[in-house]
Amino acid sequence: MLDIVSMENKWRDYWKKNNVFKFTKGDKNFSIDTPPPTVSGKMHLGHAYSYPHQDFIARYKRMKGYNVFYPWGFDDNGLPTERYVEKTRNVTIENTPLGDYIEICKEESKKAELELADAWYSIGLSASFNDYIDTSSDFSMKMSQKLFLDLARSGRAYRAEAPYIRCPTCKTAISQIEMKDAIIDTDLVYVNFDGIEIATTRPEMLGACVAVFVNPGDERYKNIIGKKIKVPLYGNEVPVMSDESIDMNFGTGAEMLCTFGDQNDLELWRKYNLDSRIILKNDKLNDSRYLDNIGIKEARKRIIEELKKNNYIIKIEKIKHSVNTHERCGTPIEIGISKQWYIKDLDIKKELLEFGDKIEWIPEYMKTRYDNWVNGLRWDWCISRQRYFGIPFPVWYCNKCGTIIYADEKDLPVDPRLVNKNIKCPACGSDDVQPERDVMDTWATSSISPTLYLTHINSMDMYPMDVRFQGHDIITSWAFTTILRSYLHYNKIPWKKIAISGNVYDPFGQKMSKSKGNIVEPKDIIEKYGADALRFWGSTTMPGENIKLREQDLVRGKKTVIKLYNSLNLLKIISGGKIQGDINIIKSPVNKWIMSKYEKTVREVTGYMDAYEVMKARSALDKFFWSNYCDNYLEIIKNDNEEYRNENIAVSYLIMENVLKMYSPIMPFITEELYHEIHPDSISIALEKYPEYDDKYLFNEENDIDYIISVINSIRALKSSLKISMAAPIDSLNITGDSEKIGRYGYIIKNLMHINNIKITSGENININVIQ
Ligand SMILES: Nc1ncnc2c1ncn2[C@@H]1O[C@H](COP(=O)(O)OP(=O)(O)OP(=O)(O)O)[C@@H](O)[C@H]1O
Repeated sequence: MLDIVSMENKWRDYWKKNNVFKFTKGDKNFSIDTPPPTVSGKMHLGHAYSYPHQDFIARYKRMKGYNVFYPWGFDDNGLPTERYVEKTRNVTIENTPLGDYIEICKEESKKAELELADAWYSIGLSASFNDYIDTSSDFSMKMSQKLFLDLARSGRAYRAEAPYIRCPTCKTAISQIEMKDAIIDTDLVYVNFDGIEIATTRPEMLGACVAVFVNPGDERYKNIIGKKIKVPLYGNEVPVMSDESIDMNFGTGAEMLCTFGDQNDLELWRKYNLDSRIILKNDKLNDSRYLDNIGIKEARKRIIEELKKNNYIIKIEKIKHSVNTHERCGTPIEIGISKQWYIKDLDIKKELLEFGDKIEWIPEYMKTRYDNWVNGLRWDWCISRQRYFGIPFPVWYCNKCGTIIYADEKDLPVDPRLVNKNIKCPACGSDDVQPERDVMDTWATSSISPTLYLTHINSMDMYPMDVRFQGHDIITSWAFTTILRSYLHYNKIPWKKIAISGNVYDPFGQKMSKSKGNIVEPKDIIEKYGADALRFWGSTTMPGENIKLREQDLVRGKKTVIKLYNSLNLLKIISGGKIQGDINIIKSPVNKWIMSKYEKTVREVTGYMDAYEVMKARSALDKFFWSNYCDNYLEIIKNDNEEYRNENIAVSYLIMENVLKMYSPIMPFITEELYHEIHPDSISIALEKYPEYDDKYLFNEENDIDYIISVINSIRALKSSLKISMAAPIDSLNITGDSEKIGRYGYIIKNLMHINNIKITSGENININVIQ
């Protein structure tokens, strides 16, 4: 009996011990830009589904003779890791000195990485786990800071005091990349604005109102455009202006513009160069009148009370409203003004779209998401975060003359927050300097993953990499920022192809995600069905398709494992454990038939694997293996004429080992086990050569035997309708059909179906009946 769990454990240990998947650079390399998972929780079924997609191709390419560079990494700097560490170690920046806080984050993420690496390795990935990189290491910090300095020197990275997107919960700037639309329940407050009714969801921002906007086509307000009206409570006068973007059907069709109530306010403010009245800073409102440094909710309550008291409120409606939120915590974002670091990208949309066109997208339709994103960019990329565990900016500011002081490249990596000695302003010579306290957005480092991976092995000559694998959930973040950085630093695409996986959803239709906590860990499934079966499930969708866990796929996967095991055992019985014979000249029609089918399967499977269509490759292989090879071929040779014995053994083993090879990228454990039974001296099936299509083995007999198989299937149907076993003998059978073929190959039918006599009648259709 096959003990799947111990068998898989054995090969996990073996691969690791023998460093089977070590990359050695050669003439024919293939490189993969692996997604470094964030260190923010446990590995889950989403990963167990999408990471095998890379591994299928890595293993396939290795067998096709490539030196496969399949690196491993962890993204362990930034907000997700901070949150994870704060929870696990019960620390906060408020109760821990910065240096200690960073050390604790490093210590805890290292510990988590070792566990995560084990979890990822358990699904049989052939990546370089022994030598992984992490984005908070000195190496990554040095590279990230160096590339930042390059951008700063060329003016691509700049610091500016400007409106920025802020998450009030995470208390940091975020970028457009991290925003998500959400529908929230809120109050729509109708206010009497100097005789005009205005509806707003942000009454607390009244003190920041600098204009009222209407649609130029709105007859109701035609006469007041260009006039000034008084803001209730505050009494200041603001202009009434018009813009096509105003939705006549929302509220009363007249809107107040505040600096800044939302992104539309910001855009109109920019477009018409309006005044600013900033009352919201770092999530507190202060208007020196009604609001004294208080939070948003409280401020809203207070202003509504004041408006009510002064009879300005007409009505309040409960509505569902679409807002921008921070994707990580779901909090509606705010727009403030402060100094942040940006990477300028709004001016190069055309170039970024062209770069997208140069990359092959699998599936192709996923490119639309990238194109839409680039077309819809409205902000330069804000890369500073008011957080702590991240790559620090290698920057100080001179307190005397305001010069930005950049670190010397030879001093990288550097954390200016912790090292402040011997820094002098190059402009005025003052040593009165202060460090930049912000850290970089985590995408600012993961976006240079091809550089990190290739520099790590000293092989930037392999740039661009061959392929990036990732989920569609991060096209607008990871894929976009990587293409952007690659354009800015090298004017090259980062990879030739990008292969996009779908997402695994929880039963409530939400993407499974570490930080959301709605996860199922793969370990119980591996215990019950095996990692091969789990990977099989990963091969049941087309590229980019979303999926839920389907138990029937795990069952099918496990059945395939057992079927492979049983077939080899049957072969051992048929051959008496001795592999003999050769396939140079094939005589048996059945062997000619199976060889033709086999060659066509090799051609089909290879074509699909080359196109990254693993699901179609596996289906073609399943069909050949289950139906042609097991149900028919092995059954026929079990009872075949003695004269073909050696040839049968040679052909059946040849096909068996090549079937194992073709299954091995998908199910590496069982195929390794069985291949070693046939070839105990092999280091690994993963390092063997993938079968090559050879038209020498295509024979005309294929069609004849196909016909005989149809006759056999009709006899099987008859036996089952008579409720007799397939092995039960039948004395005499009348077969109507192609008498020439049935006559020539009748011995196959008789042997396989245990029939003593066959009477043949000519006829167009196959018809079977027992002669009593
Ligand atoms: N539910 C999922 N289904 C399929 N792939 C996923 C899923 N979640 C993450 N991935 C993929 O795994 C890779 C690493 O993702 P990551 O570590 O960010 O996972 P995550 O669970 O989304 O984490 P977090 O919640 O911290 O964002 C990415 O390529 C991502 O697309």
